[in-house]
This record gives sequence, structure tokens and C-alpha cells, in this order.
Amino acid sequence: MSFQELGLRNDLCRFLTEDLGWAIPRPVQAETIAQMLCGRDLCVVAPTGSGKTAAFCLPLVQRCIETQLKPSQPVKHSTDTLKWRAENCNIKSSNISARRANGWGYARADIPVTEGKCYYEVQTLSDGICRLGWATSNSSKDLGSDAFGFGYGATGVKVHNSSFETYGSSFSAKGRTVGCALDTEARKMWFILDGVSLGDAFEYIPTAPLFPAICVKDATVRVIFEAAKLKFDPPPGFKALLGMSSKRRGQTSSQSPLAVIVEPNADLALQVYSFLVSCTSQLEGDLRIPIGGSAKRTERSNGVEGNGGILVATPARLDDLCSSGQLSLNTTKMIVVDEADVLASSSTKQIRKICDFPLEQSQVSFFSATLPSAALNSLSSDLQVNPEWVKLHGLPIPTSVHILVHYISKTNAGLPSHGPQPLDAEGLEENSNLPRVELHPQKVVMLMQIISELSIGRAIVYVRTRKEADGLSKALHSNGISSIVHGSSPRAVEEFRSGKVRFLVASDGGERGLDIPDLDYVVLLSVPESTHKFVHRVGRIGRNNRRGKAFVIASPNKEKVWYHTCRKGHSTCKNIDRCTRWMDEANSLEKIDRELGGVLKYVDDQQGGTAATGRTVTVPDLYHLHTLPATRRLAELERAAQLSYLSYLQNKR
Ligand SMILES: Nc1ncnc2c1ncn2[C@@H]1O[C@H](COP(=O)(O)OP(=O)(O)OP(=O)(O)O)[C@@H](O)[C@H]1O
Repeated sequence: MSFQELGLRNDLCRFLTEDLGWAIPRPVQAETIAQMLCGRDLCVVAPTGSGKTAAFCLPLVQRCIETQLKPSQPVKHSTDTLKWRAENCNIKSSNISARRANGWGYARADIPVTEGKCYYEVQTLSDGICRLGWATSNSSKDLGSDAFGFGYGATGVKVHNSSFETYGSSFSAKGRTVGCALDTEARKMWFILDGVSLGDAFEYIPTAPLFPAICVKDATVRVIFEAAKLKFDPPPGFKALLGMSSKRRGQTSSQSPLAVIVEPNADLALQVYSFLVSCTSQLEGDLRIPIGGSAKRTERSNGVEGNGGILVATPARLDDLCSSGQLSLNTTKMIVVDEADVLASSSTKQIRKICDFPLEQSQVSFFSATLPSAALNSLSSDLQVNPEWVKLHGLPIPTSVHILVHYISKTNAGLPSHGPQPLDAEGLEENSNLPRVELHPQKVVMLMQIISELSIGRAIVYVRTRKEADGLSKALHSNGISSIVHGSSPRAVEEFRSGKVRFLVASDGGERGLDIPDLDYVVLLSVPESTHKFVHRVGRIGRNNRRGKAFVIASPNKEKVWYHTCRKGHSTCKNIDRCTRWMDEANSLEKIDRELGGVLKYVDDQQGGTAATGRTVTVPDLYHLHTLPATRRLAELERAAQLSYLSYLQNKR
């Protein structure tokens, strides 16, 4: 089956096959895309790395194109509530200024225009240059340098798509007034200098909303959107952009996406956002689907984009945006909740709030790699209409992944005399009520050994708590290994993905969804109690049929670990009874292995410490699993190189 047969547009299919090199749809895509295109509510369970992201992104993009929101009435605002997207300039009330030293300043007023005949004015308050006009939300900041911006420059030129043409006359001196007129019915724009029309400037094609946009350099201008403040009357039939209705005063310019994708954390939101951006950048003609990613409060401080298009965000961020009036989901028609099993339990209230609209007018879909929880079942029955369940559960762990379990020794045998030492040789474990704060030193030593013996270039290392993650990252740094803790900065995953750091140290939250195509190793320095978590962690490798190795370094002894239920946290809490939990990694591993159908292989650490109850592989097996295939491949390459050299020599003679 091809992507075309699923009903996808030709430009999207071309993007998938030519740009991404995807020959055919994955099973989850084959099962879901056509149904989503028809507007059906879906509940999809498919393994990690099976291609769920494209399965929901592609139909959303296509449905946005098809729907092309019926243009809404022009929104009325007042200057005091008006929002700007601005760079390199100062905006005070309605005055915009930029110094020459900073280059061009850019400001776009957050007033989307989709229909009607609109007009606004710009008055020059100083000598200097500026460019005024209209732009769509995805236009460049250099107004007129691409197909999405239309500008009239103070030197007497009009510019669109980087093409400059003489138009009107210069207005670079102080005290001039330029009117900007936009007729969405005739799809025309023109400008009016000191009350005199300069004639048609542009016939435009974009269907996306247009916004007033202004560039200034070493100049100050005043922008007037309100009828009462205009210096000249708008052309007949035209209206000032901002109405004077007192009822409307105070209303914010909320954005309203057509589709919303909910992700559990900022990294995943960014990953999905990037996929959507690359997909929509390949659309034919002037079609543009605004894509918004607003995962964190600190990111894109100006709010959200995605008006009339697709917005990707975390539940908390969506909640924030809706409560502050920056976002309205009134016209939203499609909602996808990714990693739905976890979001259904952790953010039930927020998901219900997001989906609070007439169900028959909308499409709600849930995607997940692990079997749905009771919470998801209940959300599905409340928020979906006649949902189709798509369950693709072949092997939860791809066969290209080997999972090797190493047990540290029961005693501290094998620890070097220098380097990390346990605080109290055996006292922290079974016989002690003292909780563990840092990772067991033997686990760190074993991790270093694995990294060096297998020359591991990059890997994700999973630990239990943030405190352990910080400690491990320090230990890696002191051994000259670059690492970054997941969640320490919004860009941690990007630094790891780009190869700037070799190791990503993650605790809870870093196990889901991350798609790093050339990643071959994960190391679990703690065994999660839930099989779902284990599957998601190991699922970061073995993607795209690539071979991957997961090392689990486990403790045979029970350990008491801090799991704070109090607010004090690690620094001051002394409540050992309430804020700690016993961890029994051997027991958890047995359960996981049983539930996954025996996928674990145990490595005999030859220190007399193996507590494994399953199949045991010895160190030579480790060699067979990891080193031998690479050595064979090297031998083949060496042979090919030599043969090629010999034939070159023969030809030369
Ligand atoms: N049809 C396809 N052909 C080839 N590669 C594909 C195809 N669809 C997706 N992929 C690739 O498969 C990889 C995994 O896809 P994706 O991240 O969507 O998996 P997922 O099911 O969301 O996994 P997880 O449950 O871990 O989040 C990506 O690198 C993606 O580029």
C-alpha cells in the first residue's frame, strides 16, 4: 500500500517519499491515516518507534488544508490590549522606534485579518526609513523579502517576494502619514500618502490571515488602528482595523487553532512541532498551515502561533494560555492526545477541559505505545463518539534490540580502591533503614566499564530520581564524558541530538517518545517498577530496524530510596518512614521479563554476585552479541578495500 492509496495529497506524499525517503506507510499509518482523514475518533495502541507521529500529523495537516477555516469576522481590539510580535524595536503605546545600530526593527500587530476592507495609518514622528504593509504569520521579519509579506518603503518602493519596484514617492521625512488599505474581497492592497491614493500596489494570493506589519530603521513611527484617531478618512467602504465598540474593549486577541496536539513534555512537543514544520513547508502553491509550538512558558514569550492551523503544546501550557485568554479552542475541530495512557492519568482534568466542546462537531484521538489504562478508557467513553480501537501489538520490544542485564555484586567486591565508594559498605541495603541518596557506586563503575569496553559514543542513561541524575552527570563529567541532565534545560535533548553532548541522563519523563534515529544504546541504571516504563525506555533504540543494545545494571539487594511525598524534598526531609520506598530490582526484572515474554538476557558478572533467575549469558556471549558482528563487518570492508586496491594496481599495469 502506498501513501497515495491512504488518501494523502500528492505534495505530502512527495515529501514523504522524496524528502524523507519513506517508501511505504508503516502498519500504524496504514491503519489510521484514512480513518483520521474521514474524521473518525481513534484510540491507537502501537509499539514504540512504529511511526505514530506521522500517523496523526499527516491527517491533521491535510484536514487543515481541506477545511481552510471559513474566514472569521475581523477581530476588534483596542490599542491598550493589543499584542505585538516584535524584534529589535521599542513599542510604547502605539509608537514604534528602532535605532540604526540595531539594524531593522520589526513589529507585527496581533490583529489577524481574514475578511473585509481594512485600513490603518502610520505617521512618521522622525526622519528615517521604514517599510509598512501586511504579512502572514509565517512571513520573514524583513517585510517583503518572501512571498508572505507586502511592504511600501520610505524610499518610494514597493516590495514583495524580494522584488523591489518604484511606487508612490518617498516619505522618509518627519510628519508624513501613510494609509495602508487591504481589500480581502478584491484581494488587493494599496497605500495612501498624506490622503492621496498611490494606486494598486499588490494583488495578493495568500489565504492565511494577514497582519499589519512595520519595519523601522533609525526612525520612530506612530501606528493608528482606531477610527477616531485616524488623520485621514479611510477609502469609502473601508473601516479602521480597530472598532470603537466599548463592549469589545479589553478583549484580547486570542488565537484559535483548528487542531491541537497534546504532548506530555516540552521535548516531545518540540519534536512533533519540527516534524509538522518540515511537512507543511513542502506544501504546493501558497498553502500555509500555521504551526504553533508553545510547550513552555519561557519559550516564545509572545504566546502561541498556530492560529487557524495546528498547535502542539503540553496540557499545562494549554491550560495557561486558555485561562489567560491568549488561546481559544472554540473553533478547534481536532484534538490528538499523544502518549495518552500517561496523560490520561496525570492530566485528566486538563484533557477534559481541552475537549470541552460539542463532541459531534469534533474529532478526538488518543495515541499510545503501551496498553491503555483505566483512566484512558474512561476518557475515551466520555470524550469520543463511537471510537475505533486500533491495537497493533506485535512484539512490544523490537527484535533488533538486545537487552542485557548485569547485576552488581551483592558485596562491594570489584570496586576499585579509589573512585566512588559506598557510604557504608553494605549498610544502605537490605539490613539498613537508611535510604539511598546517590546511585550505588558499583553501578557507576560498571557503566564506565561498559562505555569504555564497547566504545559507546552516545547513549541515554536512565536513573531513578533527579538527584541521582545530577550525581551521575557530575561523575561522568569528572571522567571526561560530556553529559546533560534531561529537564535541566529545555534544549537538553537538542544538545544531545545534535551530538554536542554524548550522554543524556534522564529520570522519569525522559522515557517517552524521544526519536533519535541514530541512537544505538540505552543504559538503565535503575529498574523501573512498571513494565510500561521499561518498554518506553528501551523503546528509544531499535527504531527504523536499527540494531540497538539496552544494558540494565541492577542491584541484587533491596534498596531503600527517597521518594518524597513532602514538600521539603531532598535537602531537609528526615521522614524516612513516609518519604522512602523499598526497591527490589531483581523482583521487578522478573516481573518485566515475564510480562514481555522472556526478552531479557542476563550477563554473569563473574563476581559471584549474579542474582539472576532467568537465562544467563556469560562475558564471551557479550562478545558474540556486540563485538563479533562489528568485527565481521570490518573484516568484510577490509577485504573489499584490499580487492579494490589490487584491481586498481592490475589495471594500472
Ligand atoms: N513510513 C515510514 N517509513 C520509514 N520510516 C518511518 C516511517 N514512519 C515513521 N518512520 C520513522 O520511524 C521513526 C519512529 O517514528 P515515531 O517517532 O513516530 O515513533 P512512535 O511510534 O511515535 O514512537 P514512540 O512510541 O517511542 O513515541 C522515526 O525516526 C520516523 O522517521
